[in-house]
Amino acid sequence: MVEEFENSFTNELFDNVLTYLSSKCFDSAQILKLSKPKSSKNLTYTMDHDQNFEDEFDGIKLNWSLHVVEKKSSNLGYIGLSENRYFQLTFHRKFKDKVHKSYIPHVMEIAEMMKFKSRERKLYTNRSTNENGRLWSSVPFTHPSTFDTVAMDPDLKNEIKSDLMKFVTKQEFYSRVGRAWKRGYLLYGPPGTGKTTLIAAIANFLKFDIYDLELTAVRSNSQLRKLLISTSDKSVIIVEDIDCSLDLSQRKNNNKNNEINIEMKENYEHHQDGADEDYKRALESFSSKVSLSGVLNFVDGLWSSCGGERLMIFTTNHKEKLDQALLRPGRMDKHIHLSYCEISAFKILMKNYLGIEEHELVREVEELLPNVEMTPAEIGEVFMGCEEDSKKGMRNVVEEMRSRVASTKRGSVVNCGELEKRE
Ligand SMILES: Nc1ncnc2c1ncn2[C@@H]1O[C@H](COP(=O)(O)OP(=O)(O)OP(=O)(O)O)[C@@H](O)[C@H]1O
Repeated sequence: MVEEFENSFTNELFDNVLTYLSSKCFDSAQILKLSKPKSSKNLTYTMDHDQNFEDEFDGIKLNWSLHVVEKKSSNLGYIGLSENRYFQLTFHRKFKDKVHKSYIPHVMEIAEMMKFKSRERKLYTNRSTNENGRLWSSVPFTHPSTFDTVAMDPDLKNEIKSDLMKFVTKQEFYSRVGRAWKRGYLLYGPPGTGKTTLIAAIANFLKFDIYDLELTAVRSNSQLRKLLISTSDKSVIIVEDIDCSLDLSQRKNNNKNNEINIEMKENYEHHQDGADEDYKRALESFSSKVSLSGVLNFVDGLWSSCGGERLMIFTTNHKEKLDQALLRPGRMDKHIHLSYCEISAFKILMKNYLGIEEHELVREVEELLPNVEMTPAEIGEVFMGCEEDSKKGMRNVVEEMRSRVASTKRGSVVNCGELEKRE
């Protein structure tokens, strides 16, 4: 005895079933046709008319089939033929309730998840002024960084991955304990240690869009709030170099800052050629009307809880410059220190750039690394161009490290000499 479930599928539901079945192709021996419609860049799955597709859910055997019926239609007196496509789902009658209440929602959930994962992701910015009045403009996000390519301590990497997984799968927990479904990370460490690279890997891991917030381009706290509420769910909002973007070391702009502001503005008259970009940026930060309290509210105020899951990531080279209020849990829940290269990170770079996992010089590298402050960016630069010649890559990196150690030693001798002279 079977129950047949036919539905006048809307296009979206029809697509969802097809997407779901295509996901099943991977773990069953069944095949759907892969085709590329003229109008689309993407490959899509299609099913042949009257083809069957077996599925199993919680011990229930189900059968999907696609049917096409031709219908006569008349339009302005002309009679034509149109196609009506529908899926038929066949299963044992006794499972009717379970299929309707659990299986169909399961199919839709899997399909939505697959569509979410395969969509083109976006990198948004508020930097460029937008003629359409939009707060964010975007480009496709295609950064290739993944957790496999980021050179960092494997334990820290796993800790971050499991923290992210807990975050995205615990919506119910967040609502039970009365917390907004968001999480804040602070990435800190010297330039070139992989803060931006890690952000890209996180966004790729979660399949989230990125909103790159440039605070110096925000005119007021209320504009900051507007920017926040126009971000979408499942996104990473990043503020890079937070210490350079605003004067966040003090809660209130005191008189001293105002004096500096005026003085900088006066000096700026002499820098109008734009040659001194750093100076211009610093001035913009003083002129920005976004206050620390605006940023604190942005991260953990009532408005920050609107919508679905959001990850906020701030980066800085100088954690010590940041106000404690910004660093507290609830705002920055996890502080991640990225530092100079250690041997585990070095081995990842060696594998990624040179394609090797072991080398006779690794032992020497291990001895040299604690005595040189080399960032993953610098090591990557030495390895560049040596993909075809791993020996050369290793020789170059060891030479570079040796010369740094030697110059550090020379430096300390000179300093001692200077001290002696002064005495
Ligand atoms: N941990 C790392 N793993 C892999 N590549 C890295 C890492 N750190 C740096 N790199 C390489 O160095 C370049 C610069 O790194 P990145 O921009 O991520 O550093 P950063 O810490 O954000 O620097 P800054 O503080 O100046 O913004 C990257 O393009 C990447 O190729």
